[in-house]
Amino acid sequence: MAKYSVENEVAVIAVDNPPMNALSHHVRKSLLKYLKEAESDEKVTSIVLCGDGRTFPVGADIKEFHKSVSKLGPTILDIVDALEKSKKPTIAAIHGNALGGGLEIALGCHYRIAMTNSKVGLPEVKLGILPGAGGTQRLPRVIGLDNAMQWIAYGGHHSAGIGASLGLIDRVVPQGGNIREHAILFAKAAVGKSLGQRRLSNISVPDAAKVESLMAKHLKEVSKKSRGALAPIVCLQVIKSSALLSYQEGLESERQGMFTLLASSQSRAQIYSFFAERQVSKWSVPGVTNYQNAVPMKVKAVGVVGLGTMGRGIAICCLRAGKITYVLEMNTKAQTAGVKYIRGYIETMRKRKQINDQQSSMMNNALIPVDNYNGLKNVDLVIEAVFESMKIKKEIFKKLEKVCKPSAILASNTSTLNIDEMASVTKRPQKVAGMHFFAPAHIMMLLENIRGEKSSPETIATIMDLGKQMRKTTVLVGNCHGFVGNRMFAYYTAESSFLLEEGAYPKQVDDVLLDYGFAMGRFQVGDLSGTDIGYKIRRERGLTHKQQPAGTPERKRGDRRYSPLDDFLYEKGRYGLKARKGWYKYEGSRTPIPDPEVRKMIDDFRKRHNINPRHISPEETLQRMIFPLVNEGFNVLDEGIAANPWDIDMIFQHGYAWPRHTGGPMYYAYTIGLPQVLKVIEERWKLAGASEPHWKPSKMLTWLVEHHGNPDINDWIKLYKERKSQPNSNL
Ligand SMILES: CCCCCCCCCCCCC[C@H](O)CC(=O)SCCNC(=O)CCNC(=O)[C@H](O)C(C)(C)COP(=O)(O)OP(=O)(O)OC[C@H]1O[C@@H](n2cnc3c(N)ncnc32)[C@H](O)[C@@H]1OP(=O)(O)O
Repeated sequence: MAKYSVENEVAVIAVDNPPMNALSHHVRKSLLKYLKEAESDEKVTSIVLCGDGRTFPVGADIKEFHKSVSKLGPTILDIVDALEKSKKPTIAAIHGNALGGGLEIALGCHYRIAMTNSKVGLPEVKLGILPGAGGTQRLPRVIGLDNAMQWIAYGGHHSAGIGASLGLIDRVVPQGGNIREHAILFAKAAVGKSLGQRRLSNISVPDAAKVESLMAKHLKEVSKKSRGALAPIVCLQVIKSSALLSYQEGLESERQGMFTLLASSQSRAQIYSFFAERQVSKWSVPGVTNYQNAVPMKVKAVGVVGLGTMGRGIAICCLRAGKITYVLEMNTKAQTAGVKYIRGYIETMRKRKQINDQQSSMMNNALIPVDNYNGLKNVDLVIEAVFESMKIKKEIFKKLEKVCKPSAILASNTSTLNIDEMASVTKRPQKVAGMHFFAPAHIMMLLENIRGEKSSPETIATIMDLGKQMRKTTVLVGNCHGFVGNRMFAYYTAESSFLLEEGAYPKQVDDVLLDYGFAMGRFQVGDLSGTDIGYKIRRERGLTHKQQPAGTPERKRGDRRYSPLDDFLYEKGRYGLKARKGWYKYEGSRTPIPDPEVRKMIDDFRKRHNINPRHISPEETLQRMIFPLVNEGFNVLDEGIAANPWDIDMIFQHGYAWPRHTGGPMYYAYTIGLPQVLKVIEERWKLAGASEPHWKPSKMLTWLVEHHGNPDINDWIKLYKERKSQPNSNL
């Protein structure tokens, strides 16, 4: 709804639709009604539009998209038109955020004033759509084509100050000012002034002459940054119309672009992702606890054990979250290097203005290097981040148990190992949990939190809360080898090596993944993270080629298919980018170049095993890489390791850079259709057999297809668990 009042001849229309003042259908109706009322009231000389509560409207109501209500009039464009056509000056008074349709209605106003700490932007592209209420045509007219392309194709939020410097905001109201009062005074002063040039649809785009070169520049950039995504490209094409066509024609091009994008599976996937990101914080352990009833412990001081790559990144996350951070590293050289790195990173953040001088000195003061376990006696929570070895981790947990205060939570940053086994060496298993950060921890957005069998509600609530304070997408999962992400991802990696054995080469596989939308292919990623990492993990599990007793078939471990190609690569000293050679070679840059030596290694391997290489189509490559991972995703859901399909999808988007416009592996499977996915998995299972158990069709997937075909992804858990809980369900 909206609220209407008249103060000193100024009509004030305040959108009132908590929490974000989204422009839902009922709001649009009420806005237009009050606009008409203000327009026809002779006592009103000007009109202020603002938001009640937290913010100016942040855009269309995203829940309405892909539903018939979004088409119900009045549209946001009707409101924008009414504001612009008004004979009385209209002023947008912005506080909080004016985003998407919110900024579009502000662009319909003749003037815009904004609180200094408010943000403006057109982030529709992140939802796989475009600004559909004239934003693609008005923004370039006011801030220029180059800036508008930048704003709209990337969807960033910008400060009111930046907006003012570009002419979008007419006045910035300093901190502490009352935006409503300022707007009323501004509105009074605007009465009687000509509105002609204030109507943005009347003016032309200032840098229209540069349209072709700007288009080429931005197209190149978006194709690199958002590979495979449709929306940024359509956004640019539609913005281009603002320079070449009349306003009305440009609007038609916007309308067509919106139709195209709304009809695409990408917009559905991105809107799903928007809500999924928010949904994961509403965690629940059925029958035990959930985000609403568990109370987190207050964490003031954190300990980080180990100052390798992971420990450093984790320490930065803790410092940024305002924690006193004790970093324990017993090796003096490693400690000096680690602390130097952290302080250097704090300085970089300061120079980049991500933090101010005061925050920088607070972070530096809060960093406390220690070289023995006693140094951790005062912390509220410890995150162990040492090498992936159960033996070493257990030793560390025993020491932590002795020195840390009884209330302290002991967490491990393990990426695969059993949390309960670590908990078993302590006297406080209820205070043990996993906090799996992704490298580099201070950059990657994901935190996969693992609840142990005995983790208490308070422990779970605390690690979830800490993730939130670190501003990470924090997902709660259950305990098993590899948890959700690495357990599923193992099959993606395994299949990629099987593909090499059968006929593909690294670039061929990577190209398919790049076309799908990944920023990097599996082998490029392997080189970037270092082929030694996987090798050491396999060695820890006794799997590597060199650890096998004589006579062990090269391509088997136990009764399972195994590809030793990754081991051979490592044993040749091809450790990846850092060694300038891995799956590719690197000659003076980070550009991967296919290397004949790798090709020969693969060819020799095939010859030794009498494998007749065959052509593997891009379609088969993609299915072989992604479907086993999806199949395992259903097993993970069936076992309750992940609570919801969107938990898995967020893990992959934020931890493994899964292309957002596909939604994630589970949403992608839903887009393809579960029956089609199952068909491919079943065919592959027949072909591969028991030595490749990752192709064994998941019970949950099979049941869903047999009973419901391709049910809505939101219903998967409900349908399956209902059936599973029935006696004699056989599930
Ligand atoms: C043209 C021909 C086609 C014909 C048919 C179709 C007609 C289509 C008409 C087109 C008109 C287009 C209009 C416009 O161009 C399109 C848009 O405006 S799309 C929306 C753009 N805006 C955004 O993307 C902003 C989204 N919100 C945010 O980014 C953040 O919420 C925030 C504003 C930065 C604040 O962040 P936080 O403080 O962290 O808060 P939360 O994110 O947790 O949000 C709290 C709560 O609010 C819900 N919510 C937020 N924004 C919206 C929204 N726009 N609509 C609905 N709900 C929203 C969010 O989900 C949270 O809910 P909760 O989890 O608490 O339930």
